[in-house]
Amino acid sequence: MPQYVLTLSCPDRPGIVNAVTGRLLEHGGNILDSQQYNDLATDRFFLRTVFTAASATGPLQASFRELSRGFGMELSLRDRSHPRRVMLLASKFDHCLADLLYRWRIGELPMQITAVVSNHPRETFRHLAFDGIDFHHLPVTHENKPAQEAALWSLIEATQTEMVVLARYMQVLSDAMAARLAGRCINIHHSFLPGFKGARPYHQAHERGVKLIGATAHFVTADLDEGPIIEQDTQRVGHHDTPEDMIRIGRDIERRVLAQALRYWLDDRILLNGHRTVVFAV
Ligand SMILES: Nc1nc2c(c(=O)[nH]1)N[C@@H](CN(C=O)c1ccc(C(=O)N[C@@H](CCC(=O)O)C(=O)O)cc1)CN2
Repeated sequence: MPQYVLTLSCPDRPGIVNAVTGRLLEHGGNILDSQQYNDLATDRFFLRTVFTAASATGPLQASFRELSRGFGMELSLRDRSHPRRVMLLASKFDHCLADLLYRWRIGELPMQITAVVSNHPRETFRHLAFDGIDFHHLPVTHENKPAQEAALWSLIEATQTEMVVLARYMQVLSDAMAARLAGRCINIHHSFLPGFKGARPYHQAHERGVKLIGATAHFVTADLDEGPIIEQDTQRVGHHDTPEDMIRIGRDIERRVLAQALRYWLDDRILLNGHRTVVFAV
């Protein structure tokens, strides 16, 4: 039986779950998993429900469309057998790109990779197998940035990419590009935000003498390193750790944090809650 995932958020009120489950029952749906959260601070309700049904198109889809209008919902209904279309962007450091490609190759990340894009040439990634995935070299200079971003946007559109992953892509996206990619661009920042924003967080961390370093996966917004946080992790460091040691320790944290964030998104487990996220973890 096909599986579907329903996610929604709306102003909180009594009867939301009843309205959803009643419609599922009416259309032969069977709930496999369901998680909900009520944000008392924003008075907003969040729900993720996985169910089986003969079909979720036609009457059931129409029923949820009518429900979302009545309750003022942001609602998504998706067939879980349809892999999401994801583009991977990287600059010089390839550890996150290599990790995502490996996890995809072994089936851990069920997605269709639409392209790998870099501002560095293919030679930079000569150690990586792209298994027939298109590679696009889009170099960036201060002068050509608008044209480079226009080429990137055309590629995103042409490949019907749903999610852009900045896997250590070290170029700041313009406000216009960040706006176009709102809610569909995830970045891995190599610090435990909000600490040490910017391009050289490990050197900043070393200079500050921290005892923990970390990494943060977040949705990209126009405000650098300020987007809604999806996943974070840390690891202890000591006085003897140099910036180079921190960069080495950080690579592992970045890899696992970015992969986890992408896995959550691929499984419809992330809902935006203003400048924050609700993550229905496993
Ligand atoms: N609009 C946004 N774009 C990007 C974000 C973001 O949050 N919003 N995150 C960055 C990634 N990043 C940190 O995680 C980061 C990347 C680059 C820089 C930076 O200062 N870059 C310099 C150039 C550096 C170089 O060429 O090596 C610049 O763009 O002038 C800071 C933070 C990705 N984009």
